[in-house]
Amino acid sequence: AIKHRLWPEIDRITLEQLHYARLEVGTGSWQLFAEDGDMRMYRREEEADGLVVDPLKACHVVKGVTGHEVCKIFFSPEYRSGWEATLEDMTVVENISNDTLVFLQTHKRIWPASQRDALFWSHIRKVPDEQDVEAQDLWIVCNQSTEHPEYPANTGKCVRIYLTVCLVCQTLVNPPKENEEINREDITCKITYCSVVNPGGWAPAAVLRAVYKREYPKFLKRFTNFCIDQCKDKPIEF
Ligand SMILES: O=S(=O)(CCO)c1ccc(-c2ccc(C3CCCC3)c([C@H]3C[C@H]3c3ccccn3)c2)cc1
Repeated sequence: AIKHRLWPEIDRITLEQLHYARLEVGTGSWQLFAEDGDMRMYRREEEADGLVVDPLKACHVVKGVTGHEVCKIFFSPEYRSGWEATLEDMTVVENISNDTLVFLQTHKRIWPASQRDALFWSHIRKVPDEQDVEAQDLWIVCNQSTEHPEYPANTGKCVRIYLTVCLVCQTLVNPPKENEEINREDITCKITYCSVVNPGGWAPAAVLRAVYKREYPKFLKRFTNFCIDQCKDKPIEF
């Protein structure tokens, strides 16, 4: 199949983000800022030309769903309005392939910051876990801001944000008894969510950090609960 002009970038950034997600939080100066059950949220306080661009890393363990199911829900446009509470509008502006889409999203305005939009490619991929042959394969979704001639930044009401996001999921199976089939109580999904967001236009550091501190835990909790709900009555998809 012919590869899209973005393919080299998509491949490089997806693999870079996979490596970054798999680094233990022990390394580097991660600061735990939120905890909820099995969810741990870390951030590093970083600024780029006066703008808060705090990298975020969240680790979560969710029972009853597989990494493939979680990544598919995160990637697929049809589920997004069900879990992304801050979404005001979403368009798929380019259908690069069945595993790569380009989205234009506007997020609800969060006072006192002005409204934001994001234009990004999104790529889903299964990755063989060469480190742990026992475990199932890993699944990753990578979202990376991109340009598009028809959707120039900052021409309308929204300030364009620039994001690099990845969701990496590993499925763990608790082997059932002899010749019993695996059911949802036997599966667990280890989730790592990483994001670096440049808010685009200026927003007060204290305001942004307050938004992130409030919104990210809500977002991951809502997303994972949505996944459990979506999958519970369906056959397991490994
Ligand atoms: O993981 S994704 O790719 C999922 C696809 O939708 C993702 C996650 C987060 C954002 C994002 C980035 C920055 C903000 C800030 C910028 C200045 C003021 C708002 C907000 C606002 C809507 C708030 C928010 C923050 C964190 C999590 C969710 N909601 C959202 C965009 C995409």
